[in-house]
Amino acid sequence: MLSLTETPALMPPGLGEAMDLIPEAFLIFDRDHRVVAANTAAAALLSRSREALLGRGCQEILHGRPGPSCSGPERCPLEAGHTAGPGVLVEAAGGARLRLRITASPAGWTGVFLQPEGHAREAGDDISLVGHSAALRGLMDMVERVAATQATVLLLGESGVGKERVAEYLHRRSRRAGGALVVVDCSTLGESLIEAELFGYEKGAFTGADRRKTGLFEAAHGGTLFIDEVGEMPLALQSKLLRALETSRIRRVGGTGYIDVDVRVVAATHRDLAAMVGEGGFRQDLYYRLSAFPVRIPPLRERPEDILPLAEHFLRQADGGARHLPLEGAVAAALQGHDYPGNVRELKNMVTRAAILAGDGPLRPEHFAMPEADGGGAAPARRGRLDPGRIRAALAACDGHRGEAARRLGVSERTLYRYLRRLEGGG
Ligand SMILES: Nc1ncnc2c1ncn2[C@@H]1O[C@H](COP(=O)(O)OP(=O)(O)OP(=O)(O)O)[C@@H](O)[C@H]1O
Repeated sequence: MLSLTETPALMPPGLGEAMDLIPEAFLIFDRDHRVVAANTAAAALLSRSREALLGRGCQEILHGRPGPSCSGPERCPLEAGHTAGPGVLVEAAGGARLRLRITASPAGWTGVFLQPEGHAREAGDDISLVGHSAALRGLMDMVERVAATQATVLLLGESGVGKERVAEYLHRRSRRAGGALVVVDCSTLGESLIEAELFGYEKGAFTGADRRKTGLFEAAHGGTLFIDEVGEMPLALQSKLLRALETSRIRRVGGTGYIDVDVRVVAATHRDLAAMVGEGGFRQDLYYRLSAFPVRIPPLRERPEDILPLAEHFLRQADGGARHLPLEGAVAAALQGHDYPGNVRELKNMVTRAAILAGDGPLRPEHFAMPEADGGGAAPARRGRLDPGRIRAALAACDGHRGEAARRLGVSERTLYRYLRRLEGGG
């Protein structure tokens, strides 16, 4: 045990707030492994107030056991001082799995970065942005910078370019990473449903509202709300969204009081919002508010250097696909010869399908040919953009089954649904 004289001096007041400059969850422990400072991200991650963390021992905070500091048989990771590489995995209070990166300082303080591990992510996927084109590197740099702020971000890009993926990347690199990432897609919900989903409702607000429902804004409290296809949001709701963004307060449908929400909004669209403003289809004030920080995600055809790294990444994800790596020769050429109207999603579908077709044999260029494009020919045909003719042909080829038609077209079912809505609306 250390004597009082060996305990480092008290941390200066306000240090916890200053630590908010660090976007990751960060704690400082003293020699007795008690918390002397915590930033807001750490408090959010550990679901306690900053004050409630101060003075608590590592035993309680990092190892999920009652008691002041480590006395058990295991060596405390804080003893080890510096960690290299991926850090140490611990099971903290409430069963949360946390990855710790530890930086010891000579004065006796130990700094610990905390990262949540293993929730709400795709299996085996680390939500990195795969690719090494200059365009993608520039994009990642921009996202890293904006992630550290609270700014509303607008992601612009064609269908399947990775808007949702970038939103998740941004969330995970923000100080909200410990909170939820809540996704809402305006293109698949009708007007009344979007409102009920986003803002929730009180019991009796409308016929069928037989109980109170919490909205997605509330569900994203302390985290990020990703509003996909914000251009499809009806005008009446746009003003409600603007109000929520400006006041950080929402009102449930049928409710009288306001509820404070601490939510960062990331919106996305494949539409030209400025043109929509000109045509009266999108509110100008909301457009300005959302486009405070626009980020364009270039289509895959503008960054062909990313095709092979992405294809290899998807092969690694595909069952047994990794044995086809590295991609070279005719297979690599076939992949690079496509124009990918469905962008990264199309590439992913194509590669996953090819790995299945190859079975136990080697991967060949013809495995990348989609059935409706070439009827089984030797090389993948270059395909055009999604147009009504191609969509109708694909739907006809699979008896109107939308999921199957979307797969054939190399787009998501959501995207196909959107195109159909536009076609039906004559737009
Ligand atoms: N850079 C990337 N690295 C790894 N995977 C990616 C990358 N970009 C996209 N993906 C993957 O490609 C698929 C399509 O991406 P995503 O759903 O994010 O696109 P989107 O632009 O949101 O599409 P939509 O407009 O249809 O909503 C997803 O499975 C996603 O994980």
